[in-house]
Amino acid sequence: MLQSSAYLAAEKKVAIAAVLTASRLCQSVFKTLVSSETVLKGDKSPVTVADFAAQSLVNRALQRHFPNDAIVGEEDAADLHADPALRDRVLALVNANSGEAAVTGQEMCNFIDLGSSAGGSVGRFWTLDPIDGTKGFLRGEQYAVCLALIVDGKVELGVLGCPNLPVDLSKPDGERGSLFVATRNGGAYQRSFSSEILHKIHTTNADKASNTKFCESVEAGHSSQSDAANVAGLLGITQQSIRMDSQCKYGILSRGDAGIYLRLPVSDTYEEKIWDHAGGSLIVEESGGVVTDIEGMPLDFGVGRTLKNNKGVVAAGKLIHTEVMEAVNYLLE
Ligand SMILES: Nc1ncnc2c1ncn2[C@@H]1O[C@H](COP(=O)(O)O)[C@@H](OP(=O)(O)O)[C@H]1O
Ligand SMILES: [Mg+2]
Ligand SMILES: [Mg+2]
Ligand SMILES: [Mg+2]
Repeated sequence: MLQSSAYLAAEKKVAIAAVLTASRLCQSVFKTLVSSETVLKGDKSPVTVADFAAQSLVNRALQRHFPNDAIVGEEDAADLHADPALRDRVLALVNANSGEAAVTGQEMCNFIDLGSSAGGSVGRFWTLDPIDGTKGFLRGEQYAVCLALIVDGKVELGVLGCPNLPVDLSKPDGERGSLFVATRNGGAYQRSFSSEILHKIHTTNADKASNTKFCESVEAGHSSQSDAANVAGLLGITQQSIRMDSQCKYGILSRGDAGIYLRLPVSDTYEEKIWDHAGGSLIVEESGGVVTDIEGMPLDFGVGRTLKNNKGVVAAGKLIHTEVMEAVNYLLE
């Protein structure tokens, strides 16, 4: 059943505006970013002043418009409390880019820490990745500002802002800045950062995996590139994979630039984070694709901050997902 376009209309409008504001902040920070503005988190992954500032801006908008909604955000303000100079740099960014009344350092940290919800299977919450693909952001490559609304454990709205992603991948020197949006049963759409016109998007209609390309993470530590090469070989895929950071991969799958997204676990213990997959997985489903884990199970967004019931991700056009799963099962059993 197709949803009416009024479904989650207010949420969609606020989410798109917040993602665009945060995306533009990231674009402007990138030009002036210096190495002292990146810190390593406990798990040794990087976080920058832009990640904190973007989370503060988006959470502030969500709290203003939907004060009863919880937020599951990737970042927290602990590193900023420990480093006043870093906090002041983030504060300057927030106040220069919000287009709203200035906040104090404490208020900004409080906005960031609104993201501490535990998630779960009951009620409504947002999940935010202020910069997904921080490593791609630091390399000047792909990254995404990712926001999704989860209701009773199901993703109902997803928005991805992809500041460096060409609007048309076949024109890498053309306009950059792609935004993807979907609501459940409402279809998936793309627009550029510069125009509000939404274009409906579709995953590949190929019925043989060998007629498509697959995409995967740039980071071999996040997804096994050797296993993916073996899966592709078994499927008879000869075209080179597209290695791309962040949920931009879900975006290019949704508009048919790639036919398959493989995220094959490197470790037995890593739990994928809900903010790394919520928006993108809905956008792929609403553009006609199928998203499961490597065992063919749907992603379960109702069990907390991680996808602890799932391992890895296999996403593909509807007509080839089963074929891809057969190869994954055969090779990873
Ligand atoms: N060992 C691991 N396996 C899978 N994903 C991991 C990982 N370590 C970190 N990640 C996640 O991979 C995300 C980037 O996705 P990709 O590899 O597709 O570019 C990171 O998001 P952040 O950049 O928001 O921290 C991080 O959450
Ligand atoms: Mg991170
Ligand atoms: Mg992420
Ligand atoms: Mg992130």
